[in-house]
Amino acid sequence: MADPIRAADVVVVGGGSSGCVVAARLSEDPGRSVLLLESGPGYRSALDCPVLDYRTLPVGPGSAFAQTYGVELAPSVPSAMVRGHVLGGSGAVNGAYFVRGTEADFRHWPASWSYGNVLPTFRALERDADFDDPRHGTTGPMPVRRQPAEQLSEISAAFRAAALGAGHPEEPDKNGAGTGGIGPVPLNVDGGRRVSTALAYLLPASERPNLTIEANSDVVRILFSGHETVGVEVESGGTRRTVRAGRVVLAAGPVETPVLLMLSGIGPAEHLRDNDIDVVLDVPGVGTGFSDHPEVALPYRVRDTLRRSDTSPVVETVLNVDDLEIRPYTAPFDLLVPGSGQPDPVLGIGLMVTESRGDIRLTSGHRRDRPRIEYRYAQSAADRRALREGQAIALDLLRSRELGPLVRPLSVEVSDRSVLAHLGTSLHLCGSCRMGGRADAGAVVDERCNVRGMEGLTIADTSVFPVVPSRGPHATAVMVAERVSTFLGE
Ligand SMILES: Cc1cc2nc3c(=O)[nH]c(=O)nc-3n(C[C@H](O)[C@H](O)[C@H](O)COP(=O)(O)OP(=O)(O)OC[C@H]3O[C@@H](n4cnc5c(N)ncnc54)[C@H](O)[C@@H]3O)c2cc1C
Repeated sequence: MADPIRAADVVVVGGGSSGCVVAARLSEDPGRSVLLLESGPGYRSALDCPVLDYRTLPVGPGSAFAQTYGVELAPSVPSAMVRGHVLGGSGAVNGAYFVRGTEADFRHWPASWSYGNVLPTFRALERDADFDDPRHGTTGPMPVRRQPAEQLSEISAAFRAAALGAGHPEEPDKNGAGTGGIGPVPLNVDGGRRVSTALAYLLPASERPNLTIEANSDVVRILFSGHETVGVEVESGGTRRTVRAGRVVLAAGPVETPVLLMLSGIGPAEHLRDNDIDVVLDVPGVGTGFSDHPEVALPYRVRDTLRRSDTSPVVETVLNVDDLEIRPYTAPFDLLVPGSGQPDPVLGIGLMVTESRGDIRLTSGHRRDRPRIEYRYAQSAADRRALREGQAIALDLLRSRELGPLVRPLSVEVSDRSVLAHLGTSLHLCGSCRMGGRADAGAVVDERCNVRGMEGLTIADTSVFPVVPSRGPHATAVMVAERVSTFLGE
């Protein structure tokens, strides 16, 4: 085996949804050497990829492709949260729901990220099989398709009929104007496989002589000389080595990116000192003020049996109403996430625009110790009201003329108590190192995603989102990675 590489022009930390895009795009220039370091397992081709089945989420107990974190969703509501830990990252183990952030979402981003400015990138990254119009692309790396109505699982078809019966509008294209309603989920599925950015971007580039991909390689520290980034320290196969780099692009995801920054001396100074870490740069925004989507489950029993289509993904049709997204999962979580211990099917009630903001903090200065993650869900009266409204809408749908004969709700309570009892998270954590202008004291990166106050350090993952979009973040993560790659190539 060749000696592991010890220097590269660019080191990309994390081969997840964003990192695979950045490594592939930056290595298009044959004069630039790129090293991608992924701490999870890898594979050399789609044939070897162990996570192709888009009908399940391979993140249950003992999964080799996920990392689990203990979290606090709300005071006295402990829970667990997972992240993908495999080439392709969370996008390799997710629900394959591939919906863009809406026009309204980008009003919360710096002006250079307005919807008008990001739309060309959304178009260029996709290969939409269903729509060919000025909003859509048909030649990009990421395949997008929707489940045809005749192939829907029985629960999805009945849910759709119930939503239409209740007067909700139809929304045939969730990547369109973002007006809301009931409609099919755009899916990054092709040929019966979940197509992560590892498959769509990275593997096709993997033969380039200037691109090196190392899996099972955990970056433990970023190295600096003063305020200049000079490389990383990486652990693989039980040994540590230093890799020198002109630029480091952090794409370790919204949990590990801020953790790695803090362990390397960039973060809230007092917190770093409390953990015996030498401060390189005091950046209060690192790990501070992240957002995600609280999700309340409404469990139900099926009166007889309901057919799940052979081609049904985890969720294939959703209802967006105001700030809520109601999801009829196509099977009980015990089937979707083997070993999850949740035998009853549920409607998921996601609050897609939320006032809750959480923090990620170290519990020690050691890489092996997991961080403390506090979400502070359902703390504002407005969020609690919205979640209760979601419960009421979902309950009405379960009791409707279309769904009522098929299912029986297991919880009929609409209350704050019931919200907390059934509280979960959509696993859409974003904004733990957010971008913003100079006037924003909580911003970590500038509009080009370079860490303020440091040379040669860029973040390209969902950490930099100013706030979680009102749709799942995966499509937006790919867009951000594409744009950051363009900035770095200029
Ligand atoms: C189970 C699950 C289901 C989801 N379903 C959906 C969905 O259907 N639709 C949707 O829009 N969103 C979904 N999401 C969210 C979405 O997948 C993520 O927001 C997105 O993939 C995040 O991309 P990222 O690049 O920020 O991070 P990730 O894709 O998580 O990538 C981070 C990568 O960095 C690696 N890494 C971490 N630390 C280090 C280190 N120190 N050294 C080297 N490598 C490191 C990790 O192993 C990982 O591969 C889901 C998430 C999960 C976990």
